[in-house]
Amino acid sequence: MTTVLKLGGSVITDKDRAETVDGEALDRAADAVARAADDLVVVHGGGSFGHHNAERYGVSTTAGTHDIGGVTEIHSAMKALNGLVLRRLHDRDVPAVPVHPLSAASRDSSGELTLPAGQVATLRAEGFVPVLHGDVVAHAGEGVTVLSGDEIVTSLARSLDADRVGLCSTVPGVLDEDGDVIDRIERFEDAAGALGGAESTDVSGGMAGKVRTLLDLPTPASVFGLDGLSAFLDGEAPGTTVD
Ligand SMILES: Nc1ncnc2c1ncn2[C@@H]1O[C@H](COP(=O)(O)OP(=O)(O)OP(=O)(O)O)[C@@H](O)[C@H]1O
Ligand SMILES: C=C(C)CCOP(=O)(O)O
Repeated sequence: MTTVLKLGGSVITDKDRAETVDGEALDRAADAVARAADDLVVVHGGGSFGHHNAERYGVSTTAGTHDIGGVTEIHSAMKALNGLVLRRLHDRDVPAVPVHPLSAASRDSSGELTLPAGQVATLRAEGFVPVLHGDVVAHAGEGVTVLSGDEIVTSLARSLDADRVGLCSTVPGVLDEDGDVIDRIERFEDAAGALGGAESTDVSGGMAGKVRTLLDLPTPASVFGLDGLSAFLDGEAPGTTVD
């Protein structure tokens, strides 16, 4: 049983303070991962790491940079957060191994991502827990662009033929217009009202982007908050199921 779990950057970091983890949240997430029975591949986002560096250099998922200072700064920030995540997992005897997407992934000139996953699959098969992170990646004609944790999750879910996909975010699920958790989303229209409408162009981030890309996956995915993480790792479907 392979599970791909994303720990949202906004969950594990303090979004109001640059390059600061939310220690309590990260401890709770690490505790839950340490108790998980399934084979796990973990991906984390940036939160207060990486995003402001990317903004400073004008780098997004589509607009790139050739500035070596920018490449280094964004990648280093994400590696720093990855190191802090690894440390909390190692403290709990989770055999977590870092996998840095910049060293392996690329986009072609149309933006299509290639993320080799042989090393991830082999590490997992050998009993390790690979831990990937949002990063910058080589992008034909652009230099490097941002690769979000969400894109990594959807790419790995396909290439590893994952059985389960979970996104742990700051919200208990995808919320409807009254702020209640939507149990199940089978079409974008099921949540369009609360996500800004079907014509929304936000495909790279935020909840609308997540729902759109999760709907394209062959595997059902769960979106839940930190309170739902243990239940998800126990095989339940907390929060919203996007199917
Ligand atoms: N209808 C909605 N239901 C739930 N959340 C929504 C909705 N519309 C917008 N959001 C926002 O989407 C956010 C989650 O997206 P975000 O990209 O911050 O997630 P993340 O994966 O936790 O973090 P990161 O992208 O930094 O890794 C929520 O905090 C919420 O503010
Ligand atoms: C380098 C960056 C900014 C990656 C961010 O990953 P995300 O938080 O999952 O969007």
